[in-house]
Amino acid sequence: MEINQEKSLSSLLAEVKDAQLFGQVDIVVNNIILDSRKVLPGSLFVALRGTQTDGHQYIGMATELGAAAILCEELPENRVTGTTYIQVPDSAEAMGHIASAFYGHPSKSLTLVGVTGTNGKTSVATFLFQLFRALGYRCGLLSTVQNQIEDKVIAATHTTPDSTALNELLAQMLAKKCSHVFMEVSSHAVAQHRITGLQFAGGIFTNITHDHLDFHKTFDNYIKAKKGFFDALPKTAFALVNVDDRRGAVMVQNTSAKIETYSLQTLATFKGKVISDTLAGMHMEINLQEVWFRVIGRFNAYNLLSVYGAALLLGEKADSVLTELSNLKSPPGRFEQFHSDDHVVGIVDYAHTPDALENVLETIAHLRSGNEKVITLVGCGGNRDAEKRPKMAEIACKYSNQVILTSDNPRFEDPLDILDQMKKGVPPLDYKKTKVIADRREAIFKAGLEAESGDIILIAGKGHENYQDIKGVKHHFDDKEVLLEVFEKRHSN
Ligand SMILES: CC(=O)N[C@H]1[C@@H](OP(=O)(O)OP(=O)(O)OC[C@H]2O[C@@H](n3ccc(=O)[nH]c3=O)[C@H](O)[C@@H]2O)O[C@H](CO)[C@@H](O)[C@@H]1O[C@H](C)C(=O)N[C@@H](C)C(=O)N[C@H](CCC(=O)O)C(=O)O
Ligand SMILES: Nc1ncnc2c1ncn2[C@@H]1O[C@H](COP(=O)(O)OP(=O)(O)OP(=O)(O)O)[C@@H](O)[C@H]1O
Ligand SMILES: N[C@H](CCC[C@H](N)C(=O)O)C(=O)O
Ligand SMILES: [Mg+2]
Repeated sequence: MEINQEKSLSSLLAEVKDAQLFGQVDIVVNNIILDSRKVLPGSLFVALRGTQTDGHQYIGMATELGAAAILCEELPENRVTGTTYIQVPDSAEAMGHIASAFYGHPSKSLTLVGVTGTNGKTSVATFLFQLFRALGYRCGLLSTVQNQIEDKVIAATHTTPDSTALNELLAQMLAKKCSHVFMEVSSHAVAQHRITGLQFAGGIFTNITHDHLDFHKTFDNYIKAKKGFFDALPKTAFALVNVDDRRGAVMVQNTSAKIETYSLQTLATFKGKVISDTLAGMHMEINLQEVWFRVIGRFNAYNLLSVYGAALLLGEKADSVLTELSNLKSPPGRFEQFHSDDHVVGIVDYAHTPDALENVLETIAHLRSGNEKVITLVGCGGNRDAEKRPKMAEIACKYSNQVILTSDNPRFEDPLDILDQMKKGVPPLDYKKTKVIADRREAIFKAGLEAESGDIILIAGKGHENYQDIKGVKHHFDDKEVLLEVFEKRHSN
């Protein structure tokens, strides 16, 4: 179905506040474009102030390429006759409303649930997607790993796409008769108004710890960004928060939504308890009902509990929800286990924050017998929050018998600089057990060949990613592939 169509400009501006128009309003636009280089005749070009450059600089290019209208915060000195200029206080915010109107407000016809928090968004959104499909609904998913409309997979470029791409995807989901959509809401998305104009049926808060300070600058700003999602929820929605996180209460301080809670530690609407957790599965009690899950790890107990809570808040029955939930598997690259023929365990996990790494290593510490070695391989991304680098190395050392610091998407930084910053977190007593091997393939080979039967190798940070981002080029690289290759080599040796 062709969703992209012409829309009258005036119909798109209905929900945009404080817009001043210069030029004809009685025109049509045929798409919404943020990048001047992609403008086509009839486009509405949105000038956004970015982190690298200012879209206002490219208004001239957009009009030359035939833009019918320009949405901007500041009018250009030379306006072109025949082009309509819409001046607004915040282009990104206005674009949210315009994109939603352009695609016919798809979120209003869907049950849309957003998940925010530092860790667990992909896991919770994916579990909800799988659960509701198993319960018989047609569903859509927007996640870091991939977007999905029922079985159809659409590659994801961001955790949360920009408002135009997002509304286009929602419109496609609606056209494919989806009733429920589960999506991740990143802090960047809230700060940049990627979700403005959407109507949510519910919001879930997982947790908040150190991340993305490169973008938000302070932890307070980071908290405010996440809170912004709950502040904007309507009173028809639910706001489901993890009250074991000390920022849980703050998140919903100013929301109009119906506040509901989940916890493993205190009284809450949805109360869980981990009875046992092994490599084979997790035994939990949820609101006094006992249940076995295939998914393991205490951090996943939180994820499953929030999914259970959201499903009940959406009107599902406890028994059928627990039955279907118990069958679910973790998304790719989330505590994904591999076993060599001689019983070395390899775990590929997307832990790329100090908190996630600590959770995963605590889970391993809890599951291990104590006689085997835990070998942790970890790196930190380039052009991202540098504060987490020494912290992640320190956590790796605290829980492991051997540590290999390696590269993870160096982007435009020198991998050796990143590794030097990580090394600062290694306590002197742990120097001996820590190696630095910048080449990630070599690092996985080293760990995989030196491990002995029973040992556990954690390969952290890249999870499902199938590339190594070096100077803007994504080279194919897949932790699982390399791990399986080395396991095969052990077998043939
Ligand atoms: C830091 C950040 O969020 N960046 C996003 C942002 O880019 P930017 O602010 O740097 O844009 P810019 O390069 O300064 O350009 C400003 C404007 O001028 C326009 N421009 C630029 C050049 C030109 O010739 N013509 C033109 O019109 C650009 O299209 C843009 O609209 O807006 C772009 C368009 O929407 C995004 O693609 C880009 O995501 C980049 C690729 C990115 O890496 N984002 C990451 C940090 C991100 O968003 N991550 C979150 C969270 C991840 C998680 O924790 O799960 C996510 O949701 O994915
Ligand atoms: N509820 C949780 N609490 C803490 N850590 C978690 C939780 N769930 C998952 N993790 C850890 O965090 C990693 C990332 O999980 P997931 O992909 O679900 O998070 P995310 O919030 O989507 O991350 P991103 O910000 O990259 O989108 C997992 O591989 C696991 O190590
Ligand atoms: N959504 C996160 C993912 C980080 C994954 C890690 N492999 C890295 O590249 O730092 C980000 O873009 O910051
Ligand atoms: Mg994610």
